[in-house]
Amino acid sequence: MAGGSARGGGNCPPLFTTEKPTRTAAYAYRLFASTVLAGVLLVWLYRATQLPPRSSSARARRWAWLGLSVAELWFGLYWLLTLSVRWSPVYRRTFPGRLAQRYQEEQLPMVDVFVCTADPTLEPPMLVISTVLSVMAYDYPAEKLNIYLSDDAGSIITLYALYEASEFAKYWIPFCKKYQVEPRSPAAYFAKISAPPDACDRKEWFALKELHKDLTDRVNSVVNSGKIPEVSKCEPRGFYQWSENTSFTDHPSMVQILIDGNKRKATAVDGNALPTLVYMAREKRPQEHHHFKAGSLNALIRVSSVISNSPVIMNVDCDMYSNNSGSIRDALGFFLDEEQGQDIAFVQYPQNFENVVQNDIYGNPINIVNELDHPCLDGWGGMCYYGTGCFHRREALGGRIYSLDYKEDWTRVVRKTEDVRELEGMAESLVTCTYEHNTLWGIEKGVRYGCPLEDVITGLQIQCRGWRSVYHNPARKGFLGMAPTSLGQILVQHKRWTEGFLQISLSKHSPFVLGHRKIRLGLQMGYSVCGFWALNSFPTLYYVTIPALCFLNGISLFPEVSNPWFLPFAYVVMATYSCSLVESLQCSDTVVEWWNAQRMWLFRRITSYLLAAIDTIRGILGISESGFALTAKVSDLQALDRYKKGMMEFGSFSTMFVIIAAVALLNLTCLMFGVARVLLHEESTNLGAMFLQVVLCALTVAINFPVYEALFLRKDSGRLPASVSLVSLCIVLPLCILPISL
Ligand SMILES: O=c1ccn([C@@H]2O[C@H](COP(=O)(O)OP(=O)(O)O[C@H]3O[C@H](CO)[C@@H](O)[C@H](O)[C@H]3O)[C@@H](O)[C@H]2O)c(=O)[nH]1
Ligand SMILES: [Mn+2]
Repeated sequence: MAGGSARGGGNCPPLFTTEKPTRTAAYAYRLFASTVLAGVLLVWLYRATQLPPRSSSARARRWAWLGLSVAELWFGLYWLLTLSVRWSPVYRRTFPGRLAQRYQEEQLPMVDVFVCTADPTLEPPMLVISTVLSVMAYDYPAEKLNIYLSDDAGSIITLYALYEASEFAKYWIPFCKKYQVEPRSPAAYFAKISAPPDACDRKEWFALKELHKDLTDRVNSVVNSGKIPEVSKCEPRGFYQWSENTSFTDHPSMVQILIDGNKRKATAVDGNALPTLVYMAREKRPQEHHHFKAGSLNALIRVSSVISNSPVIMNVDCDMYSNNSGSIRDALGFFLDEEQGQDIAFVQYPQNFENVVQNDIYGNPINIVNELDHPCLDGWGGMCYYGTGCFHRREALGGRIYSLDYKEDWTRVVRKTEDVRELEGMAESLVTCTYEHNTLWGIEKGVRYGCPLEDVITGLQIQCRGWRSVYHNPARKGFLGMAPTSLGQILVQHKRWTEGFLQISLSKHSPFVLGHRKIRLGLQMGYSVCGFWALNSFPTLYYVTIPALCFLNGISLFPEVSNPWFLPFAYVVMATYSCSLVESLQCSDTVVEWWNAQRMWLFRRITSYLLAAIDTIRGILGISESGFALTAKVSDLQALDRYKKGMMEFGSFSTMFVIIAAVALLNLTCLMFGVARVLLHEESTNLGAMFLQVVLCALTVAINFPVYEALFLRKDSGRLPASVSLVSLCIVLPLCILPISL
């Protein structure tokens, strides 16, 4: 590392620094990239100059060739885009010690934390309150901390669980602070640590563990029975507000201040203050669009504006607990730095997953993205907003345009009234269904509506208003979330993201249109790497089907090994794949993880990306509207067991699985019959003539091994169902039997 950012004048040291890789490393990478570029150009040249002539005998070959040329043109262009996320990474480091020296505790800004949940069945209340407790226990003055839970289901069970959490917090928070506990999600802590650490008082530790077990049992029994106990303790007014006919999709707005940090009686067992804790369910009516998570975040922004109105807002998904109690002070290092912090709108932490196992079959660890891609976006001045694990400046999120003369007032406090009931009523009136009608909410204010990637488009919009954002990836992970662990869920999740990205890229909010002259070219390209995920689908599907079919029919599409044109093909493939493997290993992935990630990359391209592209086109034509399919956070025990053993989870019929099975079967058939044909009817040297096609086909077969297993060998309920095999066979057989005329 070299070149920590310089700091002019003043004698106070910076609250954060920015480091870049050494120049040698940067130049070496650029040199390597230019050799690959030369290879890509030669491949293009070969396709353009060696096009088979127009003759009736080689019609099929000519068409297949043209298709490949388009695919290779796209891959080359896309690779150029991806250079932007390798070009100039920056790494940030903060100095919480300096922050503490410079700011007294009472000078620190107030912080609002938003947690979103949407469905008590898919997102179990215990999971939600563990996340809430983890953020309540931040190492930060409790009077300055306000936690808001948005419950889109308006479920009394979630409110009950939160009430229980508020009681448990009175013991948990003092315990965390006394013994510097990490992580501060009680569920994660007691799952990780089975015996009291030396520093802890044994009796106290066991008592707390017991208390947590009671809490879990109580909440889970309420979840199972669906009824909250009739205890007089449950005094919060909200419990009586529920009537028989409130439902997930039809309920009034409810705001409940469970702990009012302002009141001195709200104290923990050690007599210290507790953070404010608020439950919110915005009004929902079947006939009114609620805009999914974006809608609840905007509701939270408004509700918090009358209760605490903190200048800093942090938001997490309900399944992503805080794993580092120092994150708030860390993030403040960016905002409060007198010289470099003025224009920082948000500080995004990476997404890390707690539930993934070593050598995860779905390639879930996104180390490369976290350690290479994001630092590069940051290097261009604009890490994207991810929707979770992000600290925002309220003003920027609210729609303010950055200007040089803007000065933040970090110490402002706004509490409209001291009467809690009145405050709740005031807040409720801000989250009715009709409140946003004819306002700029969802357009210019708050989180944007109408896109399945509300977060990314919101972040881009903020950057286009002149703000900057930074990426912070400290050694102790800031947050740990849950990754889906079944293939279907992952593909559906990726479809939502891909669709969102493509919608952004094709709209007037694309980084090139909205960001024109507002953000740097590198950042525009960086956004487009994900922005154009979807467009990889058609060329990839083409690449894993047509060359295989042509091989089966003896049509050669690539230069022979002895042909000099073979070299650029071989070089581009070898160079890019070795580079990707080395990067993975550098980012502490294993070889198996890399290989699994390659498989997922193929699967996503031919399913999620393909369907996302099709749905986006349908959306543009006005045929369909995109939704938000919630990602499940619980999986059944058998499936979980299979996941741990590295078995892919299929199980049910889906179009996506049909495509995967069809591609796998097609390549297997073409490889077997193609090789047999050459060996039986021709000289085996002819295999050399089609070397690259054989390699492509064989690699596709090799990577699809889990699919064959799920088709033919497995007996468990996660295998590919017979219906999928049948439909895919019906697709593959005609393709393989029909002779393609030479
Ligand atoms: O109508 C809704 C739908 C979702 N959510 C919440 O949104 C969060 C994310 O939903 P999840 O089903 O977990 O989706 P993921 O695919 O895991 O979410 C990723 O992708 C989303 C964008 O597609 C981002 O908003 C998320 O932050 C990011 O983690 C959860 O806390 C939900 O409770 C709501 O509050 N209301
Ligand atoms: Mn999630």
